[in-house]
Amino acid sequence: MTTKKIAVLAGDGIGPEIVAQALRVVDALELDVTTEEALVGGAAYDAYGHPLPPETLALAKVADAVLFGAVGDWKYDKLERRLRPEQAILGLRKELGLFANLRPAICYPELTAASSLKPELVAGLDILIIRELTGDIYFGQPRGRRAAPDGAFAGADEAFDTMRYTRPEIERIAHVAFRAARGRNKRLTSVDKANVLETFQFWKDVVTEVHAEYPDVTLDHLYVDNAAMQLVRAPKSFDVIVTGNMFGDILSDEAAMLTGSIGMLPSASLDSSGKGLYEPSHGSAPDIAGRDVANPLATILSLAMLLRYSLDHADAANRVEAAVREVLASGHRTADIAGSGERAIGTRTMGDAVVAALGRTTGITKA
Ligand SMILES: NC(=O)C1=CN([C@@H]2O[C@H](COP(=O)(O)OP(=O)(O)OC[C@H]3O[C@@H](n4cnc5c(N)ncnc54)[C@H](O)[C@@H]3O)[C@@H](O)[C@H]2O)C=CC1
Ligand SMILES: CC(C)CC(=O)C(=O)O
Ligand SMILES: [Mg+2]
Repeated sequence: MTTKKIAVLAGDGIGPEIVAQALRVVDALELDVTTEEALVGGAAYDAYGHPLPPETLALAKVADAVLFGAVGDWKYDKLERRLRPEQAILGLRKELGLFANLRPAICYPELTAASSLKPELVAGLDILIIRELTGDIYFGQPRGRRAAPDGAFAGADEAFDTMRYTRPEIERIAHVAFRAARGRNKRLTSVDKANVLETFQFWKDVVTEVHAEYPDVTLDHLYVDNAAMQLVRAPKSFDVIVTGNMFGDILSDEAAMLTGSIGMLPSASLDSSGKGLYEPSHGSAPDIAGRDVANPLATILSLAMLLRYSLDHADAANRVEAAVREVLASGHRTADIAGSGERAIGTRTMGDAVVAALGRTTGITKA
């Protein structure tokens, strides 16, 4: 077997702190895997004048998988858009063809009290949000600023973006979602805004057509406003959710709080061949950066997804997930998931706990 390479792009804010803990887990696993780091986001802009330098993109392309921290900081918000740190993650998704973003929202039993919902609403929660990641209004052209060409405010300054999806883009994400649902509880909810937006009437029509190939999966449709409400009313009514780029971005942050914290929500962004980029669902959290308080578990759980989906190391992935469950069961809590009266530990101490627990886990059974 050839040695696999992980490209490590830690990025900005808490990115380097949380990725450092995931790298300690990689070391502790003693796999036949190498890692290579590169700058991305604001850190790359500072060093090279671009958030996604060619060297970083080339490393991401040649590696078997990418482990990503987060990018962004308020100090870059005045840069022209193409130079802003966020363009790095958007560029990587587009350049690597990472159209399928899997965001599992699992409420670990020990964290039911950390959720902002009543424990009975989230106990046992295990839903999967599948977000289309390379289309929609985040990438649609044209976009820009101009003088409004018509309407009541003709001539006034305006800004505009374009929401669009092609049939193949919807079909391929629908297939990913139906296949995922087939491997779980066979229920898929497609979230749209078909009552208002042509793009999402088309989305709904195409998902309904693809459903014909998956008669064993139950499909229903929700408008995104209702979906946002149902997620906090009865989150366990969902199994798999599939939706567009922007709605998935918003709904997955909402779902994070069902699990206790945004610091618990991992993600995998996959192409059609199994190559992937793995990152926590959260951002660079500049408000807590450099203070050793960020929760590294979403990043460590993203590493587990990397091991499972891109490196074919299911046993190692199971070990990492079992170690995370063990540290939670033994009461380790960063500040974001610590209840009143519970002592909060730092980012690095949480990493210590996971590495120690790893020594006690096996990959034989999924805990
Ligand atoms: N994939 C990426 O690189 C992403 C980058 N961003 C960027 O991150 C920057 C900050 O964006 P925000 O909207 O504040 O979102 P954010 O997700 O960075 O932070 C939102 C809130 O959650 C907290 N938080 C986030 N991760 C945490 C963790 N691991 N442990 C404990 N608390 C955590 C933060 O302290 C903050 O209060 C912006 O520049 C934004 O564009 C945002 C989302 C994704
Ligand atoms: C730059 C943003 C689109 C990143 C984000 O919010 C996300 O991927 O969840
Ligand atoms: Mg987001």
